[in-house]
Amino acid sequence: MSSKAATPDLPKYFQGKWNRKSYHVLRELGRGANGTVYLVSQDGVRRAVKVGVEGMDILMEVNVLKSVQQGRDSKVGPLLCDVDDLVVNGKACTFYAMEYLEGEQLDRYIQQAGTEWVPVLIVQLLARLDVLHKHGYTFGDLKPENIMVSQTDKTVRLIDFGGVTKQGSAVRQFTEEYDRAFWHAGDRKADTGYDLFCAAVIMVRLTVGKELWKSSLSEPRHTGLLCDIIRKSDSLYPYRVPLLKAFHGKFASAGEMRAELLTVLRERTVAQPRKKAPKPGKVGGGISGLFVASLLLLAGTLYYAWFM
Ligand SMILES: Nc1ncnc2c1ncn2[C@@H]1O[C@H](COP(=O)(O)OP(=O)(O)OP(=O)(O)O)[C@@H](O)[C@H]1O
Repeated sequence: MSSKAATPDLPKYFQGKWNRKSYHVLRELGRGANGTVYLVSQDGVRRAVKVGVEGMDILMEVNVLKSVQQGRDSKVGPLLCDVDDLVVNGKACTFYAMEYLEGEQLDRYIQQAGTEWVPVLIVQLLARLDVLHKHGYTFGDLKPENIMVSQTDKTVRLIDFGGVTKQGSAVRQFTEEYDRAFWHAGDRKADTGYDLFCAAVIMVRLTVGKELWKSSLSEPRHTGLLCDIIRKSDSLYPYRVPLLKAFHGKFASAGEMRAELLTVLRERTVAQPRKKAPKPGKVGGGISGLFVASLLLLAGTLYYAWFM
């Protein structure tokens, strides 16, 4: 989406008007509807700074970030570090500095790590959404580009809170590909089901890959197309019940959808290694090896899904 009002480019060095913190601009990270994001250095620490000319839009993002980062909820998005004003080329701007999340966008991460990580990371994503929903917000513009997998601990974090909307209002920003209304599966009212619909479409899209995704779709969009993809995919078929429930708005919360996906994930993680039955004669060592491997795999997967 294009900027509502062009944000002027930040100078190489700048200082906040009220808090007087100094920033060294390293490079631009991206431009969006609400402003521009820069990678900066502040006292030698790398941060991301989002600056915009519409102070209210920036402050709305700040309020959401503040409310979701208390206590154990701190992993929803980047931690907020500073909020301030500055004047660039005579134009008043508002900015906030946040933790710089080093990592990969969800789609790029899956391309590298493999599609078996999709359900694990969607389960984590649903934990983040559950926190956001409990604070009365809908994320809105949920798409792989707005989901980061951090390099250090492989946790999922949301970025770009520009589309976050108070529940009950009309969604502020959306992307057609994941938008419930575009798929003729409901309206654009900000509610829990809106985000869960997006999450389910993301899961399908990431599992089947870009080419198959594009070739399977036709206009007008309807959820029957998604069901066809799921039916034909060995990786998605086991998750058909929670996915269909998400398409039809049958979950009361992200936590509920997460629990159902996790049940299937757990069953599959335990079941998969057993399929590779050892050859006769190697029974003893084979079984104990596979048993240990399946336990390790289960422990690893569930650790990421549950705790991260
Ligand atoms: N905290 C962060 N850490 C690392 N990279 C970030 C961070 N925040 C944003 N980015 C990067 O900056 C880019 C632009 O972010 P931004 O939040 O402005 O998205 P946008 O779609 O351009 O925003 P909007 O349309 O809501 O104004 C993102 O795609 C992401 O790569």
